[in-house]
Amino acid sequence: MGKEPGSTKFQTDFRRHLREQNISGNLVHLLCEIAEASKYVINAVRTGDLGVAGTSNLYGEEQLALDVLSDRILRKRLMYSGVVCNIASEEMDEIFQVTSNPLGMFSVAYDPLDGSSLVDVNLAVGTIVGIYQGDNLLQPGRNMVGAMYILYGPRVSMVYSVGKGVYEFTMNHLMEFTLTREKVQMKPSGDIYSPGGLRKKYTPENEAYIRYLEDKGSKLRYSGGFVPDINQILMKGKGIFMYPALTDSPNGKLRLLFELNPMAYLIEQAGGAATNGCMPILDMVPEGLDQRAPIYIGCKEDVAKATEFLNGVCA
Ligand SMILES: O=P(O)(O)OC[C@H]1O[C@](O)(COP(=O)(O)O)[C@@H](O)[C@@H]1O
Ligand SMILES: [Mg+2]
Ligand SMILES: [Mg+2]
Repeated sequence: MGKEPGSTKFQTDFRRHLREQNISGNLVHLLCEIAEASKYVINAVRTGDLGVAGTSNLYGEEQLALDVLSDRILRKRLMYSGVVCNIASEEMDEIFQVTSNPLGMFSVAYDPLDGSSLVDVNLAVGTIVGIYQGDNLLQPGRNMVGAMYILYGPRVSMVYSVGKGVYEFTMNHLMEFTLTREKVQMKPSGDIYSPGGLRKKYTPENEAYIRYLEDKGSKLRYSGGFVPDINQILMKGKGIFMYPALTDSPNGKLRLLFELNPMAYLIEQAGGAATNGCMPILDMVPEGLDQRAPIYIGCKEDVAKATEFLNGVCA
């Protein structure tokens, strides 16, 4: 698919594709609501205020006006979707309860604008979303019923899975998402590496692993945006992204609920793997909304090799 210019498989739109997946009407509705919200987020990214908001999030990080606006766009859409009971966001201090009755409802954890500090230099950013059945957001990511990200790059693309493979949709000139790739699959190993964090703060184990990747001829591909960096690895089907423990932050930087779990779900669905060095990311039991973890994510063999180098030394 996508090899010949202009071929888009009869413009299959997102809603029609979802209806054909034999999933609940509520989940179809929720996924479409998130896709709709992303149209307002991309509009904010393209034309919105680039300044700070004057507030900070639960990690003590300064929020940009775009972080706050994107968060509000997503939250409002989810609140009025009629199918969401609990909402957690990288930009909110606590869980936002829409209704106390979880029957037939979903809970959603999201990072509304990942990589927001890259907007002022015009690099790609994204939205990351994890979806759970019922009201419990503090459960292993493996229990998610779906995950997706939207990538705001030169084109806007959306990648999702509900446990039936990974699909990519691309926004067309009418702002509709049409199917561009189906059943995306990762190769067993690859030659791209995307290493997050300051290298001088790497532990000897991580330093040795990076040297191994360089020696085997892997190419450095790191943009500083989790969504475009993962998207490259997933769509090319090869490589590894890592944000390891650093000497002054044993849990790395990235957040389990808002960033790691949805990406781990998508990569596993495509035949790849994601670990914190000791266990699959998706099996971690979150202790709090703000939990961080080291991550090695991508091709199965490359992730297994990272685990070998770490040899049980992990957070
Ligand atoms: O600059 P570093 O330390 O490599 O960190 C980059 C990582 O941090 C992030 O920007 C964190 O996300 P936020 O922008 O949502 O805080 C990721 O997108 C990216 O992978
Ligand atoms: Mg983020
Ligand atoms: Mg963010």
